[in-house]
Amino acid sequence: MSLDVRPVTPSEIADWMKAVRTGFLTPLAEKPGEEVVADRFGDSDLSRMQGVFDEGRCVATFRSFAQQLTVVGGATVTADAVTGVTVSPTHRRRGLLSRMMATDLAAAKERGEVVASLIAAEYPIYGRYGFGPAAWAAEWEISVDRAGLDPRRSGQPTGGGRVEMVDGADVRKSGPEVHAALAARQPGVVDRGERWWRTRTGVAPRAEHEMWSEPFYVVHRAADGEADGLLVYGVDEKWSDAKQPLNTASVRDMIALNPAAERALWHYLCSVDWITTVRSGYRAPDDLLPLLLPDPRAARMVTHADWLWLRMLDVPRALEARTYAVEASLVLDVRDTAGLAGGRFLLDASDSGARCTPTTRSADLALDVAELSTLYLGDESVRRLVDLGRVEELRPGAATTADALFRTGRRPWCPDVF
Ligand SMILES: CC(=O)SCCNC(=O)CCNC(=O)[C@H](O)C(C)(C)COP(=O)(O)OP(=O)(O)OC[C@H]1O[C@@H](n2cnc3c(N)ncnc32)[C@H](O)[C@@H]1OP(=O)(O)O
Repeated sequence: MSLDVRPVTPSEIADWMKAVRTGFLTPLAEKPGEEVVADRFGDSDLSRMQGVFDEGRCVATFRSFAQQLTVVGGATVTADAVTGVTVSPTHRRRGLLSRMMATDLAAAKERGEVVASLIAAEYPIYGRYGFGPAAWAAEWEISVDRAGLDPRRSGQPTGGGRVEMVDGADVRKSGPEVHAALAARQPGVVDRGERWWRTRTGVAPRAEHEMWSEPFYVVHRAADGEADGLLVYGVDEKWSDAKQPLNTASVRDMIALNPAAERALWHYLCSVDWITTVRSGYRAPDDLLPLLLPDPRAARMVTHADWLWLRMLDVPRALEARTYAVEASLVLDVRDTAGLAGGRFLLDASDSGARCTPTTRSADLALDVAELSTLYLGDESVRRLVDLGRVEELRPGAATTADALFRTGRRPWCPDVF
């Protein structure tokens, strides 16, 4: 059987989309129509959309696109964002993913992209390609009755701010600006294009089977009237037999640019009549949420898992793009069996910025590119990786220096799935 691994042509995109849905166990009866295909992929770079064809049938899919990723300090790097990875159950474990990944990463390296990024469906898939989990996510379920909030005050922000219910059109106007302000300060954030805002506010063309339920949209405005927080949530319809409302609010999007807006939006949501349970959506594991409640035990962590995975493609540019908490130097021996990003590098971090250059000096730490990618956004401890045998400490004290350099006071957070 000869398998054709290649970029898709425009006329194959609908088949490719159908194959993605089969791979993700949500099959489609029909191929998506022209309008949906055009809206979804009309401006996509088809050279980055791979398919595997078996006698004309699409049996595997892989796509990447250019993404801006915020790193520590607020700068962005261009990431090769990988998505839509599927291999049909009839063609699994024959190396198709490995072939598509190798093609994509080589092209990304050639284009000069700094890292590759993805949200992994399952933990064991991507480490072998040099990816490491760089930002984790947590979700809480809040039992509103237990939270201890004063229902007379919790929907009313202090400090002159106010909470406003708005509609999808308002969110399409003010959301991108609030998100851009978040992206300028929050490591782990990825950019959202115009289409992102349209689909999340219900106005993108949709195939017939695709359901949309209108959420509630809320913004927080600071005392000067500027929007500094955004909350989008859906609510189910659940009543007890005794006619008591037992509704759950599930957060679809929640961005706050400062702790006052964050407090106001969570307190607002926990004060809506009928809502007895709030699902927070995926937040950074050190999110303020539980501690914003008088009784933090009212917030039960229901998910804590790896979320954003990164794979460095250019170590010097990646390490120079971020800032460091202290002034120090470190020599890193980076192994990369794929031959894309390995080498020995001297990282020199000072107040005026970081320099990272190839060196022949003896190394302080030796590690695989996947471990360096895991450390990149400050979410993992070097000491922990040394204890696990995944980083080699070649000079005593080097792990402590590396932790002082890489770690951050707050954890990175990627609010989006892509
Ligand atoms: C960014 C995203 O889109 S995440 C979504 C990923 N997609 C899914 O999870 C959908 C369901 N799964 C699939 O479609 C496929 O199983 C895939 C895409 C995960 C793997 O595709 P395959 O073509 O089977 O992978 P391939 O044959 O190249 O495997 C390479 C190696 O990875 C291993 N591997 C692949 N998938 C998995 C997995 N889910 N768990 C553990 N190991 C795996 C293989 O065993 C193989 O190991 P080996 O080299 O030691 O023999």
